[in-house]
Amino acid sequence: MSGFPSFSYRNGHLWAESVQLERIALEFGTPCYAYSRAALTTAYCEFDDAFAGRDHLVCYAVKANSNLGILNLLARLGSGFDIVSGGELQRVLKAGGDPQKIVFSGVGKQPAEMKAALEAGILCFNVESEAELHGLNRVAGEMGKVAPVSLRVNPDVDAKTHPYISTGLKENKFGIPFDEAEALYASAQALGNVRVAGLDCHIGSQLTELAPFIETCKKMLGLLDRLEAQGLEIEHLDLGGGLGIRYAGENPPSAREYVEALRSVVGNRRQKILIEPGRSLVGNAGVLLTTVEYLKPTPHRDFAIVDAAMNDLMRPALYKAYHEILPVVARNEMDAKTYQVVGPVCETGDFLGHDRHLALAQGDLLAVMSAGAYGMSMSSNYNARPRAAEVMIDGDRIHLIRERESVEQLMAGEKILP
Ligand SMILES: Cc1ncc(COP(=O)(O)O)c(C=O)c1O
Ligand SMILES: N[C@@H](CCCC[NH3+])C(=O)O
Repeated sequence: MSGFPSFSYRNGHLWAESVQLERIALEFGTPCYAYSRAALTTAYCEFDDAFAGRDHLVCYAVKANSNLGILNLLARLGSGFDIVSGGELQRVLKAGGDPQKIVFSGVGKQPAEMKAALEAGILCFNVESEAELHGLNRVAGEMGKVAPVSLRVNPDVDAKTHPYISTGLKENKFGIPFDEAEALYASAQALGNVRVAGLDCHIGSQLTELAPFIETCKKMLGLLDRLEAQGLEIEHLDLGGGLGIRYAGENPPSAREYVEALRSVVGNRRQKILIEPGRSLVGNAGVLLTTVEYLKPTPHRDFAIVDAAMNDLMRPALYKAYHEILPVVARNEMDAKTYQVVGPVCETGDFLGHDRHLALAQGDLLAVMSAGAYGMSMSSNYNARPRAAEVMIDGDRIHLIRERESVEQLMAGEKILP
């Protein structure tokens, strides 16, 4: 339990803030994502406070969880946002985010998305290729605007994470090859409708060591020196996101340790520091609540079939990711068995946890832990399953921040041939 300070057992019941989690299931049904407002606030403030006295901006990576309630909460705390699509831009604006605190990353920005971001007046485009730079210059020119840009540079540093979420190796699709960055900055300066504003990188996600961040930061500072020597005015250094969280045995640095390490490498340079944390802000602030539908003993394995599935939380199926699974009301450990916790979807890869030691009965509630990041935001309607509800725990109150989808909503917009 030590990895989930916001969720704890009291008298055998799992609580967050002043809410016993079975109350959520009773009021809103399952599967249901539940987030703790206090946990989110604490996580944001830990990053922000660690930067005290230094010009900085924490840009929450919206992809981790784009619920409007969460975005609004972060906007009210003063957060900026890292977006990767026009859809995320619309969400941030609707949630009351400040356009002047938005950075726009992603390798495939479309002209319409660039246009929307220019209209909104975002802080910076993190440009990932020469072709994109020219496309942005053209779109901005047509609008009579000048687009602020950083080049996202690929520093070729091994983030030592799952290969699917490593982004800073030279073989990855992300960023501009390190050795080409200076030349591209020089050509950016010559374009009429872009303005060089910053320098950007992001090497991957779920990093549990400081070393790759430090190595990257040092490489970026070397590049920054060379760019300044060429006369470029770099206003900010965006060091990306990627700080990992504890799912099971990991022991990642805290937000404070991470920020302090970055601060000490950057020293007293005049540039504003931007970071783009996603998972570390929301991951351990959320759980996925699910009900045991059936227990199915077989001669080989015991299955607990639950009402959440890979469409609700695809991380186990996609990355073989481990999420702790805890009973919402503890039973006698003496009755525990080894279960395969699986969903109703027609795929053998549809599991939430393998070989879990649990004491279970039909109808029991389970909490899939550390599900606040890349849970709901990666969910789908596979098997025509409506998306789960989402609630925000706030002291002793439970706010519904997204209703459970209906099957009618799923079918809206589809047409039968005349
Ligand atoms: C450009 C960019 N910034 C920030 C993030 C956020 O990463 P994390 O959720 O690991 O902090 C990502 C995802 O890896 C990303 O691609
Ligand atoms: N979806 C990944 C993280 C991807 C990070 C985005 N660049 C996960 O669930 O761990």
